[in-house]
Amino acid sequence: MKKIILLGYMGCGKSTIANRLSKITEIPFVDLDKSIEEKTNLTINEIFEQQGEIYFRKLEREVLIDLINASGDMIIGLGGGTPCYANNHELLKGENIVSIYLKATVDTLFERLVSNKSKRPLIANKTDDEMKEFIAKHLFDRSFYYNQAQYKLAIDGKSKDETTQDILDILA
Ligand SMILES: Nc1ncnc2c1ncn2[C@@H]1O[C@H](COP(=O)(O)OP(=O)(O)O)[C@@H](O)[C@H]1O
Ligand SMILES: O=C(O)C1=C[C@@H](OP(=O)(O)O)[C@@H](O)[C@H](O)C1
Ligand SMILES: [Mg+2]
Repeated sequence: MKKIILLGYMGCGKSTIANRLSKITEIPFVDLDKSIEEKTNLTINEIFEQQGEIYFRKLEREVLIDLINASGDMIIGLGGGTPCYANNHELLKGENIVSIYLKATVDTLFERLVSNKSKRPLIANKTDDEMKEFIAKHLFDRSFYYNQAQYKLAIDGKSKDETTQDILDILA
């Protein structure tokens, strides 16, 4: 029951790459945010708006634990904040877990997020300038947790196919 876990900042490609990886390996993919949405019947935006971030972080940990303990192999795409709260990073050090940090620079993340922020409540209402500064500070704060991953993969300038292949090489 191997769990392949992708982590990293919003926009680094966890959901996109995990999905591709799943198609190639035929290992089922579960996106943590999607599981939370299904469990609550609310979107991530609605959870943040109606219940607040602390409630979201509680749910996020519960669902993460359920997925890690589920039977069978699985590729799990975390949310950007998942390893950074409630000691969740310790859960990623389990025996049957391969954790991979998709590491990107602020410029790459900004480029991807600038046109893709509406479903991400932490940045949805920021101007472009505010967002760049926010990403820089936030990424710095979170890097401690991201860097505890078993593997760190630099993804700047890589296509989706290249990043997917790099992960297949790690898993080989
Ligand atoms: N080379 C690339 N690798 C991964 N995603 C890319 C790449 N180029 C553009 N993108 C886009 O960046 C966005 C990444 O978003 P997503 O997969 O939701 O990231 P995350 O789940 O880490 O927040 C997607 O819209 C994806 O199509
Ligand atoms: O970085 C974060 O704290 C968050 C990242 C999001 O996931 P993605 O990284 O898939 O966008 C989602 O879990 C929520 O909006 C909070
Ligand atoms: Mg995602």
